[in-house]
Amino acid sequence: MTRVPVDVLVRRLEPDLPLPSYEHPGDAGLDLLTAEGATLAPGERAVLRTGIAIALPDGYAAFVHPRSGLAARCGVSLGNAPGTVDAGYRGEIKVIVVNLDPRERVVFQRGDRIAQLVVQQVEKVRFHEVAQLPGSARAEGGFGSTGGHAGLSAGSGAGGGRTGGNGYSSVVADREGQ
Ligand SMILES: O=c1ccn([C@H]2C[C@H](O)[C@@H](COP(=O)(O)OP(=O)(O)OP(=O)(O)O)O2)c(=O)[nH]1
Repeated sequence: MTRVPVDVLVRRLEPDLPLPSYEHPGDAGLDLLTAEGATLAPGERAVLRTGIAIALPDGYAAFVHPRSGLAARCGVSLGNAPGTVDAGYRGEIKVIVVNLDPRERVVFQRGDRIAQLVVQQVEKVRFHEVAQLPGSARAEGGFGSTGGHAGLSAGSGAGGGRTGGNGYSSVVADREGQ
């Protein structure tokens, strides 16, 4: 069954760049282009403008996903994958690209396809606080509880806590709005 596309208002902030489009029928994501060039050293990240702003209908959100080819060939991912574009956001969509390759730099030119935008319906929830949740087969078994790999050893899995890197300081900064 062919579904009717959802109408989305779009502003083109860079008139010479084409609008994002689906490469093939059946693709889930519209390719996003960068409006600016950038060179990323190994481990470096950048926030790149896409030259578009959209107004999604209420009840929808758009998710900025990495492109698999860029990830496989160049080690390019997104710092916040997937990025969430709220229905109420009217600013320019930006992409937080990160070069995860340990050795090679990555060069982006204006107009390159750097990510893909997946538009989805999203539900709003209303919380009902309870003392006990209904039972389930998984119960409280968190990630790794069905057996996994050696890396999921005691102290680094479902119990939470630090799993490395600089997580602590950056979370404090976010809490303080920095
Ligand atoms: O990859 C992304 C992710 C987000 N946004 C825009 C749209 C989104 O509606 C807004 C806020 O994003 P988010 O809520 O993820 O960021 P936050 O750091 O939680 O911001 P805030 O405190 O403003 O909610 O930034 C982008 O342009 N690209």
